[in-house]
Amino acid sequence: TDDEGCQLYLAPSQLKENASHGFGLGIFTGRHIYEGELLNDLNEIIIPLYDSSMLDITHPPLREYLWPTMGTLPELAIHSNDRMKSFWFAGGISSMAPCTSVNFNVENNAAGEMVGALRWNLNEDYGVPSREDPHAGSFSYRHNATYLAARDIAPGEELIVDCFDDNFDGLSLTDKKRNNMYKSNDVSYMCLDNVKSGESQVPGIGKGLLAGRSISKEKIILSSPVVPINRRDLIGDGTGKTVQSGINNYQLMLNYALGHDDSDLLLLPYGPFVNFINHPPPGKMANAVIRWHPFAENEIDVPRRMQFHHSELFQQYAKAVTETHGKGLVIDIVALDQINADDEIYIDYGSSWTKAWNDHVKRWRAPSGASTYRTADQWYNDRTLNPNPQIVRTVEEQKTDPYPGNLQTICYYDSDSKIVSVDEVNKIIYTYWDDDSMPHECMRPCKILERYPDSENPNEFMYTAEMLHFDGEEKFWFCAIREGKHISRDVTYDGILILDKPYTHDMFLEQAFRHEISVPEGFYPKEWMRPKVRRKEDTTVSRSDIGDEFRKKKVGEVLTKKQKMVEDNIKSSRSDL
Ligand SMILES: C[S@@+](CC[C@H](N)C(=O)[O-])C[C@H]1O[C@@H](n2cnc3c(N)ncnc32)[C@H](O)[C@@H]1O
Repeated sequence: TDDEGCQLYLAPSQLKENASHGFGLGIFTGRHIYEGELLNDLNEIIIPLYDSSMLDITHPPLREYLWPTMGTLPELAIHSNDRMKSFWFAGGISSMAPCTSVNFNVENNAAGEMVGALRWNLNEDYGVPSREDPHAGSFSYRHNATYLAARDIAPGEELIVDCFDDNFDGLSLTDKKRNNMYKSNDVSYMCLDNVKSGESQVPGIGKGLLAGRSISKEKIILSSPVVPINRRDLIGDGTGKTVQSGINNYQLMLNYALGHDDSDLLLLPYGPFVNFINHPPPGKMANAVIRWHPFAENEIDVPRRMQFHHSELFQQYAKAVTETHGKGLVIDIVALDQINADDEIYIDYGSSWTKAWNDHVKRWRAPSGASTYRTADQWYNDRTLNPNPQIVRTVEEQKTDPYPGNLQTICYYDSDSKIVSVDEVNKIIYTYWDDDSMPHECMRPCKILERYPDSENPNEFMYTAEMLHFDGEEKFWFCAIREGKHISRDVTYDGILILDKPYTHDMFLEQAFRHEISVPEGFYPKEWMRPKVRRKEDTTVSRSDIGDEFRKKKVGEVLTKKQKMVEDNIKSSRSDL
């Protein structure tokens, strides 16, 4: 019957049995999805992680949930030529669906049709806070990690995402595995139909989680697996070093993590919708609470890597937990009251968070120039500031009609561009810009020297641009270009972006709010607290070494074919496989 059914649910993935496919739960559809459908209801928040060295040094579980920034957050990708250190994370499909480049059924929409957006890369939300507002830079301005159905997807099928690289087929799908229909009486099946994301009912705080229908008290609203993170990994570059002086020393990702003042273990929820949940505004009470998902009796029937409640983690110390891959601890968001359709769902972020927020608001001083400051996206989409969005200004025009000082022009430019001629004396390399190899894999700052009508399409312009070198550009980087001046003709409008200069976006503001969401009292076991907080008698608890197969391996041991490709700087993709 209808109420037995579920349109979207989590269940133990049947594709992750094999070690190379990740761990734990998958996302399943209970309805028929048609080829080409934009899964817009599954929009997710794009959460950046920038200049993160820790990922090179250790192989923390978080790494398995990160994607490269090139197509999605180009303003991070052009920080330096070391863009392999910047990533984005999103809950839902981006984190939970296994990936393959052959048998996938959904594909990332980053470069696709952005609803209402003129340009795919410029798609921050409308109504992001002003730089004068204490909310500035405290949450992600991008909520559009969306996917398109690459083929018809039948009820009971698990979502499998396109890896982005050309020849990785990790999955050997067999038809008998494709039918995992929802079972309402089984706690390892978690229905996600109760909720939808939308504008928060609290002004200025971005998006929120709304009830899609009425939910009765004590009912599970939503379930989500969590990935453990060492707190240190979200500070500076993850090795304790400041990324750049004068910018925030805490990654924005911290605001999306769960934690406890006395613990260095953070938990980042990565299921669909869960990152949208806000704290109630003054005068309102939380109508939901975080709890651990109950253990399913029948879990013992599935392989350990597909289980989601490894109770031995509760007996390990925080550090061991942060190094533990693949044991998907699962949380539930449970209704504390009757909730009506369209009500916003709030959890109490805790007294430590509330104090930090109130102190932040009291202390808040907007940076200078805040009243007129616009991010690249805000500027681009404001017709009073940018009346001709289809035209890029040349350097000559910029002398009288400059772009705001925080913006720069960026060009896509692959190192194999077609060389037309070389002026050996003046060391100038002339090339034709290559439009055929979209999507381009490399980009760099550029100067727009000239604009002229496209001979084949007189309504559009083409550009001559000088491609600039990065400071200290690495010679053996796959986007490296040879020394000298590179002047490229016939660059199209799609080849040029106007982006925020490095470290200027609100997310880098030194005074932007940073604090993790505090878990309810008693939610973290004592073992997860810092040693001085643990009481003596508790430290004698003997910790089990069951689960050693999930322990962190040394870098090198864990390099799968997929990771190797990423390491090799080949057009990359999610690195968990
Ligand atoms: C997990 S995110 C919630 C989703 C967020 N609204 C978004 O659109 O991405 C947590 C952040 O949301 C903002 N936030 C949530 N509840 C808030 C509240 N009651 N007052 C102020 N800011 C809040 C803060 O910036 C906080 O760090």
